[in-house]
Amino acid sequence: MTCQSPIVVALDYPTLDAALAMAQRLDPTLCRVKVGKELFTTAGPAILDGLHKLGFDVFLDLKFHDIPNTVAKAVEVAARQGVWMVNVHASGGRRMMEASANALASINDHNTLLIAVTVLTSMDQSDLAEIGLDIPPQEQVMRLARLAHSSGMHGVVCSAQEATMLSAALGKDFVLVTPGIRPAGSDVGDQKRIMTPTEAMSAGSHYLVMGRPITQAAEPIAVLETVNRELGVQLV
Ligand SMILES: O=c1ccn([C@@H]2O[C@H](COP(=O)(O)O)[C@@H](O)[C@H]2O)c(=O)[nH]1
Repeated sequence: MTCQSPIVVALDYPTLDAALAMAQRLDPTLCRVKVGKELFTTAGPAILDGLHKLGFDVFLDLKFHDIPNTVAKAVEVAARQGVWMVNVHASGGRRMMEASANALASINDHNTLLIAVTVLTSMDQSDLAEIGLDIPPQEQVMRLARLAHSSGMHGVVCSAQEATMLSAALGKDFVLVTPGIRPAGSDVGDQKRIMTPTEAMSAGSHYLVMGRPITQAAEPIAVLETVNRELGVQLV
């Protein structure tokens, strides 16, 4: 059954067993899941098989950034493993993104979404200034999102704070995946550009990435149900 919820739970765990134990406490009709660098480095492709067997759509969040050939091959291998979504860094440039999009298009029957990271949600203007970009994050996000759009990406990773601006400029079908989601009152941690789930959806986000507010809760499924209910998602 297709998941109706926009929530993607970040399974940031140090072992395959810990990640699968959390996944078993969730429900594939109430969320998708995300495998990032920590989990994939420890568990490898076996974690993708395990999560697929449990019925989850999987976002492989490895944020590829390398020369065009290397990234295109990595994207192709990810798609062949049946992931629902995979990503690259938009700052890798047009040729890298176009090569990735072409690699994906060359696979028969693929329907993997290919998106590009703009500016990490953990960064604000002072962080950008330190890497030589003394401009507001929104300006850099817009520049990279336009580049991603014209390079054949299905969408971008950005903060929900930029969602309204991006859907006005690039259209409502351009997929906006937004981490840095924090229900009111929850711990912000290392995130800088945040929004609540309801604000993010109103701003035009398509998918909300939530890690610690769900995985570190005493009852992760209760948080998931509450947020879905607040967003008006039909609970089966
Ligand atoms: O700009 C970005 C890109 C990716 N992430 C990832 O999303 C989750 C967020 O987890 P929380 O615990 O909800 O902060 C995490 O896996 C990041 O690697 C991001 O936060 N920002």
